[in-house]
Amino acid sequence: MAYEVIIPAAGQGKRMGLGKNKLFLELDHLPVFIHTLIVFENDPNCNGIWLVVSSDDKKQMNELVKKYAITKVTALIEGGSERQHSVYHAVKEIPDDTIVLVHDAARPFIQTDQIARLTKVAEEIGAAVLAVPIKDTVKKVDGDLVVETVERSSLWAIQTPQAFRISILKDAHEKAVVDTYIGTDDASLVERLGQAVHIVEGNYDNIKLTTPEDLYFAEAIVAKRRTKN
Ligand SMILES: Nc1ccn([C@@H]2O[C@H](COP(=O)(O)OP(=O)(O)OP(=O)(O)O)[C@@H](O)[C@H]2O)c(=O)n1
Ligand SMILES: C[C@](O)(CO)[C@H](O)COP(=O)(O)O
Repeated sequence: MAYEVIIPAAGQGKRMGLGKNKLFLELDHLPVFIHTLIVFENDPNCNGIWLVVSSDDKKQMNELVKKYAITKVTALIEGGSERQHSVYHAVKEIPDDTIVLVHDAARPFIQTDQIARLTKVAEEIGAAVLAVPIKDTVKKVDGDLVVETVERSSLWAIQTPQAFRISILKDAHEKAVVDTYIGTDDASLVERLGQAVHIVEGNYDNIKLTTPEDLYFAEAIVAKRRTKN
């Protein structure tokens, strides 16, 4: 199933603590966000990449996109103050009658078999997200006191890509603007429409590089995949 992909890359990487965008960090001699873009560049089902960048990073990101010949980048879109705003700036540009994926640039370990399973469900149902079952016990807390232990069997850690019929995603973002609602993922906006969102089980190594500790895991994944190739 052919699709377009929005890659939000306009964050500041504050929790990584580098003083610069974490997406320029090099993993196995390539910037993090280039690893992510290469997956979609090499996927024959990907018809276009919409890269969302901050004004500060635009020149450097554009140079790197050209250096690594990411030819499917359709446009560099100006980011916003929140991830949701960045995504919406791109959503407005996507052609109708398309399946659109939204995938964090900070998740470089996505693989095409997972993308294929996800887009198939989104084509059939309208909305789908990659996710993995939670492994830790989760509790609601008030201050430093436990309020409630949440039943774990129904809890999933939601990842990206998240895949949608573009009409559904456009409606969801437009409603969020009207309601001044900010969600932490795109699926939460789609859920607010009353649209069913399907879970597609992914892999635990589809991590988001957020804090320095994530880099240890990232190096291990790179090493594991290098031995497999
Ligand atoms: N205003 C924003 C915020 C985030 N992102 C992107 O959304 C993805 C997930 O966001 P996150 O991991 O939180 O990245 P940052 O916002 O950069 O991290 P931090 O919150 O630590 O600053 C990243 O690829 C990030 O570049 C974006 O495009 N626009
Ligand atoms: C979209 C996401 O990656 C799903 O897990 C996550 O919500 C992004 O959160 P962030 O704080 O914007 O990184």
